[in-house]
Amino acid sequence: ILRGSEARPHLKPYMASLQLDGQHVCGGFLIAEQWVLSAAHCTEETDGKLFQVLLGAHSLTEPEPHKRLYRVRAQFPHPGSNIHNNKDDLLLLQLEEKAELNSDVRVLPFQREDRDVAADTECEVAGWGTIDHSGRRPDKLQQVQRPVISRDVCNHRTRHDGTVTRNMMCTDSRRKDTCKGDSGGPLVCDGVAEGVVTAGSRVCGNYKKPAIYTRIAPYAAWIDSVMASADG
Ligand SMILES: O=C(O)c1[nH]c2ccc(F)cc2c1NC(=O)[C@H]1C[C@@H]1c1ccccc1
Repeated sequence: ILRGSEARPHLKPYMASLQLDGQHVCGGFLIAEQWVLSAAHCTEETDGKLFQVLLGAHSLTEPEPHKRLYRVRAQFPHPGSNIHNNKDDLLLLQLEEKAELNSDVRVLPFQREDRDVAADTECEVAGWGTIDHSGRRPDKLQQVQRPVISRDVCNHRTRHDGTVTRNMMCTDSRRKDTCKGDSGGPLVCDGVAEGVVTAGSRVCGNYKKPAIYTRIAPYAAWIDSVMASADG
């Protein structure tokens, strides 16, 4: 998160850190007791290794009362996701067991109604991604508020030039922005997860390249079917 601020500890109890060998790779969030939603691109350089999921954390390194690392039973990248574009950039992770819910670990509801969030709506995004242009990595969860911009503005020739589909949405990236390592985290508007930070490589903090999120509502049926099929 560029030019954001430290989040109030444990006030975003749905936040997850997807880790490999103890290193944060991407964000994610708890959508059900045994399920985390993130971005498919985050699995690109993991050569088949499964993530571990850190829940209940504010600091990535310090001991905290409800911080716990969960093993992942299975990962389900959306079948339409690919390395060439941001399409269907969603990843479902089934934890090896149900997360223990408490004051620091809680499920975040996601939007099921497929209707665009109005432009200028202020939404919030949080993560342990890079905090400056030298790529510094925070230890504590950061957050930032960003206004939604219309798909038409986001698709302007000088911005993303028509690549933003109906299944995506954008926020203004002038100065304050998401960045590498924030991908997979939720864009929260009025307490509901509306989008997932896309994980395709992108410049951060440049107003010419707004942040792109995968809208969740168009994928509600896919999410429900994967959770139903795998839960048995
Ligand atoms: O965050 C992303 O957009 C993104 N997209 C990817 C695609 C492949 C892939 F193998 C990884 C990623 C990845 N994450 C990262 O590189 C994470 C490792 C870097 C990082 C940044 C800040 C703080 C901690 C760690």
